[in-house]
Amino acid sequence: MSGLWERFLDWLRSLFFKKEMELSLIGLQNAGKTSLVNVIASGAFHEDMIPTVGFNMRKVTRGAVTIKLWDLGGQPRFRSMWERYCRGVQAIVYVVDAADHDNLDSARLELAELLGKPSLHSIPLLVLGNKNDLPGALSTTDLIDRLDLKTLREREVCVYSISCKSQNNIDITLDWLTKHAKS
Ligand SMILES: Nc1nc2c(ncn2[C@@H]2O[C@H](COP(=O)(O)OP(=O)(O)OP(=O)(O)O)[C@@H](O)[C@H]2O)c(=O)[nH]1
Ligand SMILES: [Mg+2]
Repeated sequence: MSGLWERFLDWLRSLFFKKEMELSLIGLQNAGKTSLVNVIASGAFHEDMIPTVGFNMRKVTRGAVTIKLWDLGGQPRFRSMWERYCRGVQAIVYVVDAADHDNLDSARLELAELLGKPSLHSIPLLVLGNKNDLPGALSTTDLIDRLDLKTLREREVCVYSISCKSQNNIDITLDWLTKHAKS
C-alpha cells in the first residue's frame, strides 16, 4: 500500500516539478554500461549482451525526472566520440568493471584523457565500480586509488560500488542522478 501511495505522490510531484537531465555513460568495452541502462529502464539483466556499436540513446522517467541517457560504445574505435557526447550533459557516468584488474590502467588513462578536455571542465562525475558480485571486485577505496580520482580538482566526484547483475546500489545511483537534474 505504501508503494502505491509513494507512486501516487511521485506522479503528483511530476505534474508540478518536472525536471530533465542528460547524461553520458562512458567506459571501456564490457564494463556494463548497456546493462546499467537496461537495469535502470526495465530492471532486466542479461548475461549475453551485444557490444554497443556507436551509441544508443534511451529516455527513462523516474518520478518527476526524465533522464536522457547516451550509452556509448567502449571499444577503442568508438572512444574518440566520447567527448562529443559528454559536452553539455549534467553528469558523466564512468562505468568500470571492478573485477577486471588487467584493464584498470587502461580505464584510468582513458578517463584522464576524457576529463582533460577543456569542454568537459567541471561536469560532475559519477564513477561506478560495476560487477561487485564477482570475487576480487575492487572496493570504492581501491578504485579511488587505482583510477587516481584523488587528483581530480574543480569537479564534483562520487564513487559507488554496484552490481547490475544483483542490482546492488542501483537505488543510490539513481538518487545521485536525479539529484543532479536541473529544474
Ligand atoms: N557478473 C556481472 N556481469 C555483468 C554485470 N554487468 C554487466 N555484466 C556483463 O558484462 C558483459 C558486458 O556488458 P555490457 O553491458 O554489454 O557492457 P558495455 O559496457 O555496454 O560494453 P560495450 O557496449 O562494448 O562498451 C555482459 O556479459 C554482461 O552480462 C554485473 O554487474 N555483474
Ligand atoms: Mg554497451
